[in-house]
Amino acid sequence: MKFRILTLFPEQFDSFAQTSIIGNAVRDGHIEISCTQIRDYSESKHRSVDDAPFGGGQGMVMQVQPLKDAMHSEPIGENAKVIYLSPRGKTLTHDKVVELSELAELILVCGHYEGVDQRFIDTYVDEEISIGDYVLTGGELAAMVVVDSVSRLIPGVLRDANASLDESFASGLLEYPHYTRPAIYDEMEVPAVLRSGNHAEIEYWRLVQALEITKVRRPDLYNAFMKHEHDEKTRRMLKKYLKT
Ligand SMILES: NC(=O)c1ccc(NC2CCCC2)nc1
Repeated sequence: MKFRILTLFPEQFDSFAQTSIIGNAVRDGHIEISCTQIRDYSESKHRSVDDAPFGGGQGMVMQVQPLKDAMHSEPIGENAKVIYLSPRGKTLTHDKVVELSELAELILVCGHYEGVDQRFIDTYVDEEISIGDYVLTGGELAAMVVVDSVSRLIPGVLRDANASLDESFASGLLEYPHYTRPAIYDEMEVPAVLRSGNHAEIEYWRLVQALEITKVRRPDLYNAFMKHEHDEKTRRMLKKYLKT
């Protein structure tokens, strides 16, 4: 997967692209992250990329020309999708992340100021995506969220492949609680079942915890999960759970 980031602040991605899981994925060649500095493609003096909004109002708008030329500074792959990060976009979900992870190339356009000229969006952007209902100073943090969540689904990026399946959302439920050593800390003891070695009981305990947490915090996910088909083992555990 190749991520191309169009941004005014490429330096913001330096440590992100070198650190931890993402850094290893880049080093191992599972993903590529290349930033294009939009300002390098400004044709105006003082390398400006924005101008006042037609119709008046406060703030500035990013102009089409620098964005267009930054976009064409590298060939746009066949199986590439151009995404503009903005609060107006459809909110990112696990299903969308799965869909994006199957592409060969993602071009992520990071806006600043009040946004970008609509003619750029109409001509080049395939999809507007939001990471949540709040406003950020620029699209860069949202772009990193897309890169991080999509990269985790690229084969080879996570050591233990089904780790990403156990995670929240992949199973359709919020995650069960996690514990590690020591078994007792500040008089707080790890639930005994987790140290019993009884894998069936442990699996059941984890499912119940996930169901309970999801029922309280995300009843929408809980109801959807209860409507879905499940494998025989899960069905059996659900039957037992619903009897309690
Ligand atoms: N919720 C989001 O995903 C999001 C994305 C971009 C942004 N701000 C950018 C967009 C245009 C100018 C700054 N704010 C919020």
